Amino acid sequence: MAITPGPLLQQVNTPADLKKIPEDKLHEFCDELRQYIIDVVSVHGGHFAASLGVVELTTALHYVYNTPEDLLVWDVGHQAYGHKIITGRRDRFETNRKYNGLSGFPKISESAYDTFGVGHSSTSISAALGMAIAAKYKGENERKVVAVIGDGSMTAGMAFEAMNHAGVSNTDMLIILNDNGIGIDPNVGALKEYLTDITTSPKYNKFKDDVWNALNKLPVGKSISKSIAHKMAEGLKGMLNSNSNLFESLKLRYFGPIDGHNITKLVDTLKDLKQIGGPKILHVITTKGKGYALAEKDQTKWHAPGLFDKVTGEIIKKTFETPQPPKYQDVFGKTIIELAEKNDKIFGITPAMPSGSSLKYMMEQMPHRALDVGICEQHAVTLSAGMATQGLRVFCNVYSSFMQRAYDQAVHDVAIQQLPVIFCLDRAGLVGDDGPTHHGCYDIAYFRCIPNMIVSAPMNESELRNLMYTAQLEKTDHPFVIRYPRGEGVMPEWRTPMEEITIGKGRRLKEGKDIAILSFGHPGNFAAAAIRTLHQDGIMPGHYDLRFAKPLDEELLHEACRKYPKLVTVEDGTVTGGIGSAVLEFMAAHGYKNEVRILGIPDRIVEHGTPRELYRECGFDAEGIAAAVREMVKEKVVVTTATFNI
Ligand SMILES: Cc1ncc(C[n+]2csc(CCOP(=O)(O)OP(=O)(O)O)c2C)c(N)n1
Ligand SMILES: CC(=O)[C@@H](O)[C@H](O)COP(=O)(O)O
Ligand SMILES: [Mg+2]
Repeated sequence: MAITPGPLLQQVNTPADLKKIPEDKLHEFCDELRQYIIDVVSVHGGHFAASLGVVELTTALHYVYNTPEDLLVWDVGHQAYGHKIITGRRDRFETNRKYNGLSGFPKISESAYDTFGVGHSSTSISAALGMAIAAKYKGENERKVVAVIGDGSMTAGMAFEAMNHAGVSNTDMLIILNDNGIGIDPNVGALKEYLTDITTSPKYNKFKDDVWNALNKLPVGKSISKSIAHKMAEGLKGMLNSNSNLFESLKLRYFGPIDGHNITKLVDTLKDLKQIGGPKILHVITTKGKGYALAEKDQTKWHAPGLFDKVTGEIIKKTFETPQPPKYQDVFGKTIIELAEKNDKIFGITPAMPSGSSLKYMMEQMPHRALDVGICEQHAVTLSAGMATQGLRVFCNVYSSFMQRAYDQAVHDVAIQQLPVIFCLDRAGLVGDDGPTHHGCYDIAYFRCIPNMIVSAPMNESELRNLMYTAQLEKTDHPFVIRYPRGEGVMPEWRTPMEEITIGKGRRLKEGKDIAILSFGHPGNFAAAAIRTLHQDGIMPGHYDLRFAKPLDEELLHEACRKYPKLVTVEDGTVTGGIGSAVLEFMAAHGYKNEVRILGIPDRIVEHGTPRELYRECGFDAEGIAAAVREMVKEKVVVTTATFNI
């Protein structure tokens, strides 16, 4: 049964409807919007606390600005649920992040109100500035452009590159800094401290109060005139010593900080700022999780809590009678500690994902040897490279899709100098409901082509541990990539003794006849499940776990090519440039003419859904692999009732 919104929200399908609500009723509207987000996310899942924190800001923006003619750009977009609900998507909001449903992030193809597709952080200022420059060029003088960026996302180099440009751009744009004092995990770094300082400093607060007192002296109900606004802006500038304010130093007019949950103040402020030209920044203070007490208290847990009972706050977890396999990231998080206890050169680095990557365990236990450096993947990689020059063994753990940001650093700062940085690429493959911005599809292809790199993928927990063990050995003198997917592996008893793996050596898992499956990483388990079913139909594929995309196990490939006329490769990366391509390159180099089918992520954007739905769509789940094998051996398809147990 569809979730019923409150009476005011029921009347609002578009920002035009919102504008019909009297200003003194907006706080009621905000309460209803917040409640609706709680109601829907508790039963359908998704990002939670961030959207609750910007309910008032979202409402005020659509109330004051003329969207979609005025352009609103959200950073990351995990906080844009209120925006989606207000902009014509309430009736589909219960499909959020589901297969064929709404995207969990703003997406140009989904709505005219989504001016820019997001998911990765810190792009909003650049994109908004691009739009503002285009508007100016086209003479669209009435068009306003607003970027909304969080304090965590503001720490990335990209945001600073954009502000550096915006400050001298002479464009009319507003940056809203949504400062809730946290990212997914507690924010780190000097910017965080700076923002705390300017928020709590008596000097700033006096300044702020003076400004608002001045505003309040204006005749009630009248918006300020351009000349007053201009004077005020000049006044504000004068009151601030520009050198003492980071943003003013970058030539952005700085306003705030203001209370981001006071809808009246937000509306008034935005109305005023609309009249002030030039590049400017409004510092808004909000509480992540606002309005849901548990989320306010434990903001990391409630960033994206999964399904929960909205009354008790109990997070709903599946229960099992038998021990379940751990998540790969937990195996990483616990294994790095085990290794670091024996090797004092080991360090762990994460760019802003200590909980997601499970490096948090090491950060708690060995705080001087495990660092969160904030949202700055490029810095994380070059920092690791610098540490490696001094003999440290750094496990730089970056989600596969976020590593795309640091490609040049991986090439220029690590590979060319042959520094033995260990890249643990978490969330490799299809991540599921975060969708295309977060799928880790490309890393096999983009790392495989770099000289000096070792590129590996474990098929299970024990393999992950062995690869981590091998990577940190003194004699391993190359950059070493270990990629593994989001979620559980396959081994409930995962704490196996660690042993060295010979670099570039795969494994023969099963002898067969006529056809062999060559898998890379976790999808090897799908292949194993397919083989179990195929056996019931009398088809006996061989199975190799390649383990390394670089260097390839040529001995093993010679064996497979000689023994099996037909080969199927399986990977959870792009078929273009991935391990299947590597096998074809090997075959071409050695004159093999085997029939080959490459299964993996096709050469198109794969949307969101559960991993299982997406594996199926891409044709490399167990059924897909079995079907491909059957087709290749030209057996009549025998439909079995076997279930695939992976
Ligand atoms: C390039 C990149 N790195 C990491 C992430 C993961 N991530 C998503 S939201 C987030 C925290 C963002 O903090 P902030 O901008 O303050 O937003 P808040 O959640 O507090 O609203 C992080 C680290 C990402 N989306 N993109
Ligand atoms: C918005 C964002 O980038 C993160 O919140 C991301 O969704 C986290 O993904 P995991 O749940 O896989 O850690
Ligand atoms: Mg934040």
